[in-house]
Amino acid sequence: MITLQGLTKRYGEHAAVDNLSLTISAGRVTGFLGPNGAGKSTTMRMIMGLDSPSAGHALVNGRPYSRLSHPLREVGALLDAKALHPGRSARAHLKALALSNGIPVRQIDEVIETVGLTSVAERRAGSFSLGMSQRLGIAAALLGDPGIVMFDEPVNGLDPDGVLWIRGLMRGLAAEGRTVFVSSHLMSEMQLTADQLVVIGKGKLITETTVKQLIDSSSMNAVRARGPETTSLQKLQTRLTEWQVPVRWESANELYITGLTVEKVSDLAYELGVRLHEVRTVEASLEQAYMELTADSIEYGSPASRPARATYGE
Ligand SMILES: Nc1ncnc2c1ncn2[C@@H]1O[C@H](COP(=O)(O)OP(=O)(O)OP(=O)(O)O)[C@@H](O)[C@H]1O
Repeated sequence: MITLQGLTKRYGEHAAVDNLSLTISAGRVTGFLGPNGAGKSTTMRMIMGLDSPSAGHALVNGRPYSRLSHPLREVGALLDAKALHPGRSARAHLKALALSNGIPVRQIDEVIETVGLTSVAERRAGSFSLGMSQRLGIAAALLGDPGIVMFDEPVNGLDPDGVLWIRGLMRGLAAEGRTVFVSSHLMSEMQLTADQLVVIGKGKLITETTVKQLIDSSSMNAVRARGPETTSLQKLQTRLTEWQVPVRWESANELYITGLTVEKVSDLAYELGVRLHEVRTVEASLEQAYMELTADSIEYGSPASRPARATYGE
């Protein structure tokens, strides 16, 4: 278990992490989300004792990292894949970590195999691609067979096979009862991998929720009504607008209606004589729900990321 209590990190006037209090529990994958600069890496670095908090605490199994007698046996982390001695082989890198943490060296072959680096174990780590370095970083995190693992953007640089593999690995670690805490910007991946989500923005907690709850809360969950005649669909839109039901045009032949059931929309269309070829529910993606939630917390946004909606006959 990881516990954060009023965790704060200031760089001068700027609070990179601002009074963060939460618990990351065992037996599930907790996704750590937030826009660029939100404070995810800084939080993870404080958990691993690499940065000291300006205020508050980050506790691993109830103790600060610096008080753990064999830290790698309690918590393993991939924070910066390139932070290793480039002249050492992958095996030598892991051996140095094992020896300094009282970890049996027999574990080395096991983790090298787990991450798929057996064929290059004697190669200099400095010659590794980003994806190979990520795999080596994950091997280092798993070396002490820890109950807690933390990965900062683990999918970075991995090929599709690697993405699939790490998804299975994280799910498997959680199923074994471990605490898995992972930051990512890839919402499609998080939707498949995470159970719980912690979302931060500008250093502050925005929400602690489940993937399902976050998706359910999105205004992008809708009923899609598709018909052959725009003018006819406009009748439906007019009535819904009178009822103050949020409705938007996705194209000239499609309306997305929020807050009504498929049955209600079908009945209304029938009543108004509106021809429809399709009425079905459309579930928001985690990406859409996340974008809505963090819209006010984006510090380094690009104007093109939010397309304007089409309107027909309003
Ligand atoms: N050593 C440092 N000195 C000054 N400011 C820092 C330092 N490290 C981080 N920051 C600032 O703290 C804030 C949080 O950075 P952090 O790297 O934790 O964000 P992040 O959520 O991991 O972002 P990203 O998704 O872009 O990796 C940023 O504004 C960053 O510029």
